[in-house]
Amino acid sequence: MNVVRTFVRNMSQGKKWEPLRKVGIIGVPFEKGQKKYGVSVAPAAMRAARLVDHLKEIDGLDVKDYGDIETVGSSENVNVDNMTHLSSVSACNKKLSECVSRVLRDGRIALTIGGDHSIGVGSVDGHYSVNEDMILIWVDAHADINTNKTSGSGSVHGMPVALLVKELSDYWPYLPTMDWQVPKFSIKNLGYLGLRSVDHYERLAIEKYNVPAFAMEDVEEHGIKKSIKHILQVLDPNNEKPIHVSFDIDSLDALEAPSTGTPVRGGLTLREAISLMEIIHATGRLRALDLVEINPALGNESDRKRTIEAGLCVLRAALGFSRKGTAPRGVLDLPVQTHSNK
Ligand SMILES: NC(=[NH2+])NCCC[C@H](N)C(=O)O
Ligand SMILES: [Mn+2]
Ligand SMILES: [Mn+2]
Repeated sequence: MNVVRTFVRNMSQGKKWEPLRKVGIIGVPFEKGQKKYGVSVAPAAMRAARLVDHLKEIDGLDVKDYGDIETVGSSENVNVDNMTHLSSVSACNKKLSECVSRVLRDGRIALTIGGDHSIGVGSVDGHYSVNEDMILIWVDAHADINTNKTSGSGSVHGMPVALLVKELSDYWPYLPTMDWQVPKFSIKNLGYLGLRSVDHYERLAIEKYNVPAFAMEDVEEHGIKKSIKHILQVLDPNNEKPIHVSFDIDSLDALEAPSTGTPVRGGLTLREAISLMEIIHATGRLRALDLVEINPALGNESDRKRTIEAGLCVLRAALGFSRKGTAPRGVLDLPVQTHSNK
């Protein structure tokens, strides 16, 4: 119903937004944006957990698997201060960007399964090439807006937002191999949700540019629904822009999603994340979704299972699965029992 209303409202404003019932899956088995082994196994682990079947069970959803991005390491040896594996990060993201654009041009929601969060660069870049008016919701315990000067780790998964936004381009040195990626996305179209581990300079950037950022204490105060609705209202008051959600599994509480490289306690419950995604789905404007930082090599079997299941729940909610259940389509009444054999 919401979706229909959104559609009608957009029509009345002359926009032609329709809820997309087609999705394209892209796996990105990449982990060089951080230092722990295992996050590159996530696309295979998600597929083994029947990702495609789970999505196909959603009423009316057309699912196509585009397979994995080739992530063989780049042979170029570039040295940028405090930025590990830049050339590999760059090569992988260039391919991902092209693939996300292709999926969107095929008329599908681009669902990118990472990999670590450095792949947000290619995913958002590819989306921006197709929809320049897109807005970006970064759901994460971390802000991932460090530059190589402000990062404490040197890991690029803490830097993708700073690489993407044009307002911060002057804070970077020249980055060899990254010429393909020109930061054009404006920080004015960015919102954060779930923050609880933000570095000093990251906070400074968020405040300087007035980025709508709902940290966990704000979610605590306003609730998840009002939090996401407020962000959407600030970024897109007329409900007319395509939405990109970059969902880091560590936005969830570490109890809900233990198998991740940089877990932080005190995060979103799975119910909050599902509720958030249901609201995003109901806008009818979700066009790209990343699920990153699931690391099946961390923790025990039960941790791994819980984390993957949480990821599947989040994806299903975003793509239209209803917790209330949906009626079979084209059927007008309940099946009748005739009791003829009594
Ligand atoms: N995508 C992530 N899990 N990022 C964690 C980043 C942690 C820290 N802020 C850093 O810059 O290294
Ligand atoms: Mn992240
Ligand atoms: Mn994170």
